[in-house]
Amino acid sequence: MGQLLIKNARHLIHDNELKMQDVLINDGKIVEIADKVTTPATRTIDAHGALLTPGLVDVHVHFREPGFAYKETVATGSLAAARGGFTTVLAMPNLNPVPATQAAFQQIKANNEANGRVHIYQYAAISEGLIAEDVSDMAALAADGAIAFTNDGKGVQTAATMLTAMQAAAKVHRPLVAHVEDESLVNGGVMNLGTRSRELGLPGIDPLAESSQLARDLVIAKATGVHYHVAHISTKESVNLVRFAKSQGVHVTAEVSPHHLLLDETHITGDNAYFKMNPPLRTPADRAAVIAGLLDGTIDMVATDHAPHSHEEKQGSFIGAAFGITGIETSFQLMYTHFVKSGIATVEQLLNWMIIQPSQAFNLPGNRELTIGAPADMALFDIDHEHTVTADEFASKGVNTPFIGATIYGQTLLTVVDGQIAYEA
Ligand SMILES: NC(=O)N[C@@H](CC(=O)O)C(=O)O
Ligand SMILES: [Zn+2]
Ligand SMILES: [Zn+2]
Repeated sequence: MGQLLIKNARHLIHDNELKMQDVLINDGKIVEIADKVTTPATRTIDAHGALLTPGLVDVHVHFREPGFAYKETVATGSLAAARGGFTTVLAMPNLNPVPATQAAFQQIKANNEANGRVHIYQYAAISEGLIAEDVSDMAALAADGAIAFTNDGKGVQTAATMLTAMQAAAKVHRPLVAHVEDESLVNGGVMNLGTRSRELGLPGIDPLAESSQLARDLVIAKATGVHYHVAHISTKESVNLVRFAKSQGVHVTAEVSPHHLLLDETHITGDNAYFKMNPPLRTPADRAAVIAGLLDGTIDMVATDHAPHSHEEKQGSFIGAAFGITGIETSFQLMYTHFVKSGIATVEQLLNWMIIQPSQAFNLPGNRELTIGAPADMALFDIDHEHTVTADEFASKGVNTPFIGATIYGQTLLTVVDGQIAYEA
């Protein structure tokens, strides 16, 4: 007897070959995979040839609780994750209170566990308020379960703080994740400094704000031996720096967001804050560089930087609006449509970017392949039918995405976490 039987699902076996089979789940685990499973189950779902994969992993989400529950909660964010096909996410620490102390961290972790419907791992902050020069007690926070350390939302402004942070993170064998942004080069900018910012008459962020701080960090990372992970990489210079650092044996990994792969500043239709995020959409040459970097392995993985905000915070002009766009409910679908369906990449590569690399880099438990005995974390995607994204379909509280109206394939039909249905279309 099984709990859940998924019949006629296509899944990746090897060399990008899909095979139609039945998958039986019991007691939270995959117990049978065969051309025809005859064991009875409490619930049977016919996948009609949809794509079954291990659950997706997103190492960069903002779930906003505590402090900003009006933007998103752990309940809505994790339902949005499940609706995107994600079964594991890593949650950012730009919360109130900031998890730079054990008390704050433990409170946030307990809330994630109580209200999350997917596996949520929590980042702890590098420093108090994401801005202090003194580094948090990483040993204590790691012992409490911090998956890694970051001040995402803010760049670490001094080399001294970054050096201390990297030494401490290396000592407890946790990655140090960097939002690279030198504030002395931001100049009050709201989008990328260049052609489009001049056309729109909006203040621009110098792209050197990202790459110059990244260059500093890579040198310090090499000296300390820390695992250094670059969040939302977005410029050509940054890709070149990571490529060079890897060739020098620096322990560095990098993530890129779907929006930096699919959009650039020429797509910004006007002074519309739905295109406002940090880092900003860059030039077509930068976009080509992040695509090339992902395809050649310089960039290891795709992460959404799911950043929900309220309607009021994203209305009107770039000036004054909040930075950030939602992404967890469209990430796989956009990547499938524009990379796999279009023929640039294979399903195998996509699953590598969205499951295997993130799991390996952050040393996450769970299944990276559909195999017997593996925990039943998985997702089923309809890759055969077209769908148009609408603002009213999201599980997230945030609808702040420039991809409303986009035509995509790969809508999630079903997401299973530890053998339980976390989302069903
Ligand atoms: N990416 C964004 O534009 N915003 C993020 C912060 C961040 O990821 O830096 C947010 O928390 O809203
Ligand atoms: Zn960031
Ligand atoms: Zn972020």
